[in-house]
Amino acid sequence: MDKEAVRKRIEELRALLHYHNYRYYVLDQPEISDAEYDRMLRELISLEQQYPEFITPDSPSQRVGGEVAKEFREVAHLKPMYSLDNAFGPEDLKEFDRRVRSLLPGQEVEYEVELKIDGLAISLVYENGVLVRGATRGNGTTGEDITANVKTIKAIPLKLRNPVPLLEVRGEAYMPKESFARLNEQREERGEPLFANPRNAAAGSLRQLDPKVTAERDLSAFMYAIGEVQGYEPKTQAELMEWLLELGFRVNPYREVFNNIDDVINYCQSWHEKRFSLPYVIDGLVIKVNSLAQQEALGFTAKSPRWAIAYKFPAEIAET
Ligand SMILES: NC(=O)c1cnc(N)c2cc(Br)sc12
Repeated sequence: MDKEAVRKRIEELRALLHYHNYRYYVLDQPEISDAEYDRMLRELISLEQQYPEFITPDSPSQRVGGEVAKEFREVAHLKPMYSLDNAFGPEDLKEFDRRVRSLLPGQEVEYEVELKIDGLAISLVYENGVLVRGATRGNGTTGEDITANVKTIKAIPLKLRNPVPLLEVRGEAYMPKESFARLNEQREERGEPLFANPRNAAAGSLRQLDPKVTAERDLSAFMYAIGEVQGYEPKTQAELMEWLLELGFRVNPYREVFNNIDDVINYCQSWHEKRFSLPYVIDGLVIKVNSLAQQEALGFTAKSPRWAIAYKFPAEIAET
């Protein structure tokens, strides 16, 4: 193949590999076998080795970087990452609702309710649709640069399906329960210390200086909020989540909108038992005022949004 033909074939393989990665890791609906995917990836890598000048950071071949970092660089979030106040039962949720409605006199209020994933909060920055940075939450204002490590998470797109000029998106990286059990079995066999829970295992796996270790840890992610954004103005939280899905992000499917706090309470309580059947750990639910204009009007206290609250499950009765 001449150079131009190789360049075209590289572009074609990249588009195919991005698409099939999306089908498998984001939609969980693969269309081809792993063997076929791996064959295409091997062809891409060999063509890029012939012409390294064609390699781009968003190429599927660039998911697992080579070098081991010496330490993590500190980076500033484009917009601070918030933390949530907690509600420990129905009364706290009713108090939250009363406060929201007292600050929005005479207005209809809808709540969007999502699952609270028990992992490690991450923030991703995309420029013109290409992933350029990944960071931990840190103190909310600055975090650790873990770009090389987040690129190994297949549920995180290296390139968006329709690019916007600038997007900072937040979510939770987590380790599925089964991967956690397998990892601890391996560590037990090797006489290594076990991880206490999937959240610690995810945090330990993401804060690895060697991305090849992260790549082996079978991490996944759900995205659920945006920070800085240029080129899009969502009206509601529900619409924002649909938009993230269209861009190619993995978004948790359990999302409901209610127009009264009693339905929110019933929905939260319905998850006390259901959560144990999920393939990942959740430590509650997140209730957000659905209208982004109302979120804007409600604003933030020193550290938390007035327009959102985390409903925490009652402490699990320790298995006797
Ligand atoms: N769905 C959500 O908004 C969500 C899910 N899982 C989490 N661990 C968190 C944390 C914050 Br802060 S929001 C949120």
